[in-house]
Amino acid sequence: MKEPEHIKSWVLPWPGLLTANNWRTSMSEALSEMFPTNTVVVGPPLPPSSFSLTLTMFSSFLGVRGFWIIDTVIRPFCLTCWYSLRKPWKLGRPNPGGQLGKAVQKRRGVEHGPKAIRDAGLIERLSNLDYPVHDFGDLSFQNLDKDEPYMQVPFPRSVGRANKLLSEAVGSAVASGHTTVMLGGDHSLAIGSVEGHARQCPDLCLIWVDAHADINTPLTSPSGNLHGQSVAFMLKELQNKMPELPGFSWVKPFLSAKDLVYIGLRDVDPGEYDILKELGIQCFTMRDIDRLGIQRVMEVTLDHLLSRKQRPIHLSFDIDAMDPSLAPATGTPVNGGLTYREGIWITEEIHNTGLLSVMDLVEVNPVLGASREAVEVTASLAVDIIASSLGQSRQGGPIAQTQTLKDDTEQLRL
Ligand SMILES: NC(=[NH2+])NCCC[C@H](N)C(=O)O
Repeated sequence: MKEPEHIKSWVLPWPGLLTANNWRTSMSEALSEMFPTNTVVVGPPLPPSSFSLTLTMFSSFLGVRGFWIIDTVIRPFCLTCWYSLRKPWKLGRPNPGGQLGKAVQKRRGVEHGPKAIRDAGLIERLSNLDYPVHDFGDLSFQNLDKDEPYMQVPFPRSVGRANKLLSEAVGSAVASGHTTVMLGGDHSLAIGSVEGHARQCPDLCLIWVDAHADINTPLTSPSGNLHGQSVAFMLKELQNKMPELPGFSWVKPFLSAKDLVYIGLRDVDPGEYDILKELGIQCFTMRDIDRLGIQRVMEVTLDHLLSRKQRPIHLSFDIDAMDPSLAPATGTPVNGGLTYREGIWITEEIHNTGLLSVMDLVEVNPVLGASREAVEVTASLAVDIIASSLGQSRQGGPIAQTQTLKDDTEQLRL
């Protein structure tokens, strides 16, 4: 949903901040005080209804922070209308979850991830964190009938189009001042999510927590799968290594290699290794985590990204970063992953910066769980990761700034 230009012009590219002193601003402030909406859950698929269009237009007339807030105001009266609108909006083929899972990977089922995560109690959990939570439902993705593979990349046009839709949804949510959570789906969705975020916050930095680097180009990819290539679409430094993939002409590289940090890597393809080395990207593999400890890894990560200036963080969290014993229901599990406590440490530290602006939680695949329990364990881990990123703490209250090793030792002595 594209935001009319004049709205963007008075919304600072920073979540939650407004500028300009006109009647529109005060109106929007009054409304957002009454109906503050800090967290948006965007998950494929969101109903592309004429209803939301009307809301967008109405909200732009009022000058509210995008249509999301006016949506909050109106929606309680329109709940049935909203949800009943959803049914006839199955676009294309009769699969309401969209078909991105099928399109991107040979192993299907990842399109059911958002439902599994919601069923595991995401919204309730976030509501307990003093966040007014707003679930915008699912985006409806459509598989194009004519979508021949490009080189060995399957369904490029469908995936490109789905990402464009997602980019617009995330961009709108961010422009409206919301902290946004994108539920996948597979990791190719990060292209749209990070791109939409970067349009609003061009100076963002990206923390990619994953077993895989997902930085193959279509030329280096051993599988052709786009979920293993997302980062390559983003990086300015790879611009001339990327062939023109049909469906992706709208993505212009927007991120510098220095603004990206990987955590949790343990399955890196040879072509990816070369790219990471050549571009000097800051990576913490599982080996580095073993060596340094997760606390030091996070210290260096945040220092690397934020020491020059404070800026919005995009966290792209692939559930396969976690050890498969904790997250078995995923498409490309790799042994030797993050422990529960390491995963939660990462998210707590990111939350502590106060700079988390958008997060993705991807690759929960309910179809690939060996049992119902396996699916539930994975989905509830995803809920824990999201909740912790958004402020759930293990000590029942705000966490004090992380102490340095020296302080820790001094405190121990006391
Ligand atoms: N998001 C993921 N699960 N990525 C897995 C990628 C696996 C492999 N490196 C590939 O490019 O095909």
